[in-house]
Amino acid sequence: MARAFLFILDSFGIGGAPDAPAYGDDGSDTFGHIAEFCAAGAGDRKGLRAGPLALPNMSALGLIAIAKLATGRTPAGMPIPERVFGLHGAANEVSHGKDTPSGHWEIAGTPVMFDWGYFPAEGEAFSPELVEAICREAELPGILGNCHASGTEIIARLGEEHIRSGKPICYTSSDSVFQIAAHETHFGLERLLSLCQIVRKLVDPLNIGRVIARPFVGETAATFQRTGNRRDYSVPPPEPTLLDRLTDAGRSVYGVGKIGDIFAHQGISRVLKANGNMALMDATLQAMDEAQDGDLVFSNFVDFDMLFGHRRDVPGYAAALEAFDRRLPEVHRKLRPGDMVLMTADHGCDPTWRGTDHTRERVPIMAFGPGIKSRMIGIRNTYADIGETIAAHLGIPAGPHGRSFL
Ligand SMILES: O=P(O)(O)O[C@H]1O[C@H](CO)[C@@H](O)[C@H]1O
Ligand SMILES: [Mn+2]
Ligand SMILES: [Mn+2]
Repeated sequence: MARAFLFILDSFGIGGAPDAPAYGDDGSDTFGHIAEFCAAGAGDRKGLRAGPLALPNMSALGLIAIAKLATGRTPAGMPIPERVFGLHGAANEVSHGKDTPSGHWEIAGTPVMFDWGYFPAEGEAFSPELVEAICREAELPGILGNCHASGTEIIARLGEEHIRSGKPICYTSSDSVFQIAAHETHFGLERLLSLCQIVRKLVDPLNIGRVIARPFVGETAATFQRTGNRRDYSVPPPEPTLLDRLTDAGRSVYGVGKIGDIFAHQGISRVLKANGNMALMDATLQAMDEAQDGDLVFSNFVDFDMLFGHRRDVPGYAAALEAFDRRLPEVHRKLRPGDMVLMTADHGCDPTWRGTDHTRERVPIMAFGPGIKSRMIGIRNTYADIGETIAAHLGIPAGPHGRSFL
């Protein structure tokens, strides 16, 4: 039994999803394209990183073999390790959506088999009735945006008008999201969070997955910056997840980073928040010290997606992967007999792809620990196999979706 540590490298897809064409993502491959760009010198940035992608620890945990399995191609410029440790393979997503909650819930044993509501891609994203209800209930003079947008571009474009007018910036993406950007001091952080709660209720009938607060600071288009005070208001998962099953059995679930928000705080015993992948890793290591036998530490590393995937920043994504990889020996040193670490991802966000949205991809699975032998587990039909593997490892009854690969 011992403990389980589940790490989500947010958006670290490995390509090859059989249903990618249905999402307009045929050929997307987050890992493969980053490796290819780095090998060709297109992943260099002065003062940040240079050369082929170097992920020695994840490579030793099977990442190269996994990519070959998922796409038929070996990632460019990356040495094939002599030996591979741990369980390794890939998984397809069955959920209807390539968003963060769908991916995480399926990983936790609960695929999303219903269709989320989405806002239209053309014209105004939000109906006049919805906008009118928001303005009335939140006492606002109006809203700005009302379109599909990239969060950093839209605050650069509309941030100054927002400060002048007091109208929040409302936008969406190809995900089931209603996002609200507002200035932390001119508009007020607390006021933004209350506004999100009002909008959460108003979009419930539309089946919208998340309302997201996107606070920012700065005074001009050139200096606006989003802060770490982002908050996601998610609908609760449709069925009890692995997290509920564990807490119902008296175990502790540590949610590091966005995990609490993603599960609408259901089945979470302790929340550890931190800003940035390195601080999230520090919080994870702290939770590893505190976790008892039978507990789960569940961490989301959001920078890959938020700072680099959506921003289509290959050198940034590559550097973040390399920095994460360098910290894995610290994780290894925290392990006790019987522990298991499992690393995976929730969807892709190929930084070389068109647009700024997620990409439908397979995800890698790398599991290791003192008692875990080296074995290829193939391509799993659902991410739910990951949650069921953790359930089996922690000795709780199997759930209705997915099968353990232990
Ligand atoms: O462009 P930003 O604001 O980062 O938005 C991104 O973040 C949202 C939530 O993860 C996604 O749906 C995507 O649109
Ligand atoms: Mn995600
Ligand atoms: Mn994202």
